Amino acid sequence: MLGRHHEPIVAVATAAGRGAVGIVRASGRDLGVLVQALCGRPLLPRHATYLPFLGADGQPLDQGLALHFPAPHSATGEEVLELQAHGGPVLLQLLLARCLEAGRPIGLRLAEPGEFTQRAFLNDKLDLAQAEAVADLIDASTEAAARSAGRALAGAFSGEVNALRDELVALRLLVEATLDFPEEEIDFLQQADARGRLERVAATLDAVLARTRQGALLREGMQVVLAGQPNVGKSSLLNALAGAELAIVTPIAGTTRDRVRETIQIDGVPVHVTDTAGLRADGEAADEVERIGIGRSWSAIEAADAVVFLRDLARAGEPAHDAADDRIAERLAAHPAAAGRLLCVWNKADAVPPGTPLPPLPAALQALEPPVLRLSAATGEGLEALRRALLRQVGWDSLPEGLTIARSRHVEALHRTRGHLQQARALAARDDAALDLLAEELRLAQDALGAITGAFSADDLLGEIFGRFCIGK
Ligand SMILES: Nc1nc2c(c(=O)[nH]1)N(C=O)[C@@H](CNc1ccc(C(=O)N[C@@H](CCC(=O)O)C(=O)O)cc1)CN2
Ligand SMILES: Nc1nc2c(ncn2[C@@H]2O[C@H](COP(=O)(O)OP(=O)(O)OP(=O)(O)O)[C@@H](O)[C@H]2O)c(=O)[nH]1
Ligand SMILES: [Mg+2]
Repeated sequence: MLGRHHEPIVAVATAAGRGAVGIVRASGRDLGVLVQALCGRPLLPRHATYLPFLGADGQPLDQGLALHFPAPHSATGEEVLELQAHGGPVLLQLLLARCLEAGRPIGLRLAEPGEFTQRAFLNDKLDLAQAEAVADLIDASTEAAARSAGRALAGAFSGEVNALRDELVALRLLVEATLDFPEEEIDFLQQADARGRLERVAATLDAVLARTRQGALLREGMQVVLAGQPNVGKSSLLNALAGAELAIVTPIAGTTRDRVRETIQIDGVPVHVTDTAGLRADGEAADEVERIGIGRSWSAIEAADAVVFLRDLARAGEPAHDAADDRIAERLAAHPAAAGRLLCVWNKADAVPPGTPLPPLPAALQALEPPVLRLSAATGEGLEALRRALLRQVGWDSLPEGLTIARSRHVEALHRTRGHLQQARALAARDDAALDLLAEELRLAQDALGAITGAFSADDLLGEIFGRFCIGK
């Protein structure tokens, strides 16, 4: 495995298909044979040279720009050769094949997905969070995501993590030094304001954690489930939000049998909306298919970040209909995170006279004080307010400035760090503080943070991260 990281690699770096310019890029060592074979002469380091790229027969395959980066001053930290050719897919494959052939003496092989970026990481050109930002930048599907990944690539997120880590290291060294002089223990820690520093680093960590959660949301999106009894207009609402006829809508209760998912964007945030089969009590389902569909509705509801509890304003006041809503409300209210994620939405506002007051919340929901909205999936009235309310539900009134993209992996690592810091604070608060335990918690906190930037990272994590890149990146 280690050896593979030293083999020279080559790949087409540009996207598949036709383009104005296409790049073949090689990284490794002893690339002089390649330079000689393809360019016919040595190249001035880090200068763009316009010349013919030569085939095996010495005939030009293309006229392009060649760039030679001697190690370690390159994107990968290794020696790099770039052939910037015209962007024809067949031409690029010819150049690639010619490179592989000419590079046989040095063991040149085709790069695996993400291998160039992995080498940049292994050679300290990027840390792990920055390498992830490269992938996120390439995959960004909204402007907000692209800007935020650009900031993370420039090191904004890594800088925050490293600053926290430096402070943890300083504190740990202080505690460890104190351990060596037990008679001066208390004094030493007090003089250095160890407790105050611990509190401050914990507060900073909380702030970074909150922003990182938002950054992960920006990348991964929020899960919104549309739930309610049959025929209230869930599928109509999905279609209205998506601006497309995705789910079947009919006046027949029980139309939707299975989950239908669509991803929409609200202010650049991906929102994964799931339409579900209308909820009824087990005995009331028309058949086995509907019963299974309803089971799936409840699983989707369990896992959601936000649940839109949709109700039919035109039928409010019908005793059987209200009773069914009350039963659903009770079950929704029983979810441990119910308070933060429920939205009560009255649909079919167009079907009642304007100004009709909204009926009261079901008893089970009153204490939770969920936002209550009125809309019409048919006319689009109130849809914009629902979009705003969904963002507010996850803490966003509008997209925060200066956010850096993050992954749930980062959120989890910060969470682990927070756990160790809390242990450390509890230990430090006691007069008989067990300093060896305190030092150990600080070390664990430091390691958990290190996982973000890759200071501590297992091989399988690296494989997982880089394996998702495209070839040539
Ligand atoms: N043509 C081309 N464009 C590209 C890339 C590439 O590999 N080729 N990149 C591929 O990802 C990105 C740029 N990444 C790069 C990162 C470092 C260096 C580099 O030469 N680093 C040296 C010198 C730094 C300096 O002069 O300040 C170094 O780190 O020592 C070059 C490209 C995006 N654009
Ligand atoms: N007037 C009016 N009718 C609506 C509105 N939204 C939906 N409907 C109608 O209500 C009926 C049911 O709509 P659907 O979207 O299929 O309802 P659903 O909640 O998905 O129903 P199931 O899939 O059976 O659970 C259809 O006839 C829709 O045209 C609305 O805002 N106003
Ligand atoms: Mg439906």
